Amino acid sequence: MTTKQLLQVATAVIINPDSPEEFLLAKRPLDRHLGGQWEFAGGKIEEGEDPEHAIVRELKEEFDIEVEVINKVCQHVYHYPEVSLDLHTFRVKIVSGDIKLLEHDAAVWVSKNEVETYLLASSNHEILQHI
Ligand SMILES: Nc1nc2c([nH]c(=O)n2[C@H]2C[C@H](O)[C@@H](COP(=O)(O)OP(=O)(O)OP(=O)(O)O)O2)c(=O)[nH]1
Repeated sequence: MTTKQLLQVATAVIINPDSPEEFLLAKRPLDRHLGGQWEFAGGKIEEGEDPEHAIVRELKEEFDIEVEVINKVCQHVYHYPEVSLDLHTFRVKIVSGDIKLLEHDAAVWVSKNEVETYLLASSNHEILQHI
């Protein structure tokens, strides 16, 4: 029997600077795992990396923005058939830069009520309970 890897992932609830009840959803490219689904931006935590550092790094890479972590929203484990994830989610605010889509197909600001109109990665439903 093989033991499935538990992948460490950092994700962000990015607050809309112009409308603080809204946050960012980003659409994963079609050729990636969960392609075409909407996510909280972020990515894999590197070996030995602090999760807060990882989310700051990922958002710079994905959108060319500088962010500051406001607080930790939650941490939860989610099992897909192909991979298990340990998701660390942070609420962040943008301190500089305008969002450029360097790795995603699209991004939208949504309020919690609007999220259900997007096909969200199933691991992310737990996060919604904490926003
Ligand atoms: N970034 C992100 N990944 C998520 C979310 N929900 C969810 O199940 N995932 C999954 C998709 C991937 O299997 C894994 C994160 O991988 P990723 O592809 O975003 O990571 P990465 O940017 O470091 O990509 P890579 O180029 O190193 O492969 O977590 C989410 O809200 N945000």
